[in-house]
Amino acid sequence: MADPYRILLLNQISASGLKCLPEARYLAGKEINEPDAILVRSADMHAMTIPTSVRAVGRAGAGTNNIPVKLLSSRGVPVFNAPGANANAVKELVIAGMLLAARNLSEALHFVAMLDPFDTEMEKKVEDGKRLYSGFELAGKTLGVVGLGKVGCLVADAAIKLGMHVLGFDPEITVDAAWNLPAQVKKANSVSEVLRQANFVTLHIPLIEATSHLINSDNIGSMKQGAVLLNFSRAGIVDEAAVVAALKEKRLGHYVCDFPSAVVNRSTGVIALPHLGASTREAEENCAVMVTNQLVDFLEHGNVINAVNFPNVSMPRESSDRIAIANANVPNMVGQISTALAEAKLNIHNMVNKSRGEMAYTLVDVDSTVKPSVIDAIRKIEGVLDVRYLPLEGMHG
Ligand SMILES: NC(=O)c1ccc[n+]([C@@H]2O[C@H](COP(=O)([O-])OP(=O)(O)OC[C@H]3O[C@@H](n4cnc5c(N)ncnc54)[C@H](O)[C@@H]3O)[C@@H](O)[C@H]2O)c1
Ligand SMILES: O=C(O)[C@H](O)COP(=O)(O)O
Repeated sequence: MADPYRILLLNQISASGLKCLPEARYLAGKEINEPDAILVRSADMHAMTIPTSVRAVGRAGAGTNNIPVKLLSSRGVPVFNAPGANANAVKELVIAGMLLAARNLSEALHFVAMLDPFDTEMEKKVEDGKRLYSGFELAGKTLGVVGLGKVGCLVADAAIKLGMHVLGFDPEITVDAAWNLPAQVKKANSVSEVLRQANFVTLHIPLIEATSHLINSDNIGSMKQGAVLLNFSRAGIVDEAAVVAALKEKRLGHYVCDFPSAVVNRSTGVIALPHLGASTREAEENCAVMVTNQLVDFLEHGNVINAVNFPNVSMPRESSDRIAIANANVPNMVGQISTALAEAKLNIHNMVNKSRGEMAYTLVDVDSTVKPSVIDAIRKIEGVLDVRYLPLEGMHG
């Protein structure tokens, strides 16, 4: 029997996801040497030396800024994530965040926690004190949503149902996302338009070079007086110093975020949660199951679904002998691969090749067993980043 696949776990992964790794074929744990794949949530992989044995990384969540995607791409290693699997959990926390800010709940809870429960005057103090925490309602207010992907669309929809006006900005919105948005969502043409018009602004975009400090001292001043900024995406998307300054000037009413830091903690008006967006039983299970199944399909069959750096490529298994090749997206790769197979007298049964940016990926099913020398010959072709032979046990007649 073949050796089991070795999966290194860098975070606690939901048990439902780990159940998708059949015990007979997989060994998963926190102390795995020479892993074939890594499963991770938010652990920072940038500083770690990733063993060359790693053929895939699975992120049980959405954001992949904790993973050195560029480095892994250069090795022909796909990075899978779980699009949408935790979006509902984030949506619900964003709604909670708007209510925390609008009704001054964080401050009000603090006020109550500070009361002496044995004080005979407590009731009077409550009735006298409550006016300090009087708030406003969400209905009729305008919510600006920056980023209309999996989370942003759900937030926009929920806000409409709460009676809010919604203004959305996403220069690269997908056709599917646009179809899923309620018709009442108005399109904004820039971040500044959203900042100028909204009472609440919520950010649902990845942290990449282009979005780093998207909200900064140059544009935060254009927000409405007393507006609420919500950041459940990543700390680095806002310039935290600019946010704290805007809170001090009362330009911003509240900053609600999922990312405590030395800059924002303890500043008046900051409501910081401990990165809880995806921390529900349902989201943790959804993410782990989705990404683990994708990882298994890749390791065993070479199929790629939901990798952030590879095209989606999957082909039904009709032959027992499959070769999976990750290569640079340059001319004549398929020609050279086909020649190597022809020279080895291997007949191609089925083949698919797709590209995405600088990366291309090829699956080839052949009609007979592939010798290691053929895999070596393909590996030596300039531009080939990784090649794997994936024989299907039990299909050889
Ligand atoms: N707090 C949490 O626990 C938690 C949970 C899930 C996701 N997140 C974060 O939220 C981000 C979004 O998650 P998602 O599942 O909606 O991702 P997604 O990929 O479905 O959506 C992201 C959207 O942002 C858009 N976008 C990119 N740059 C933009 C810009 N400059 N202006 C406007 N739109 C832009 C994209 O076109 C895309 O539609 C993730 O990348 C992650 O960092 C946090
Ligand atoms: O990008 C994500 O999916 C979230 O930030 C969740 O991160 P977590 O899996 O570490 O909770």
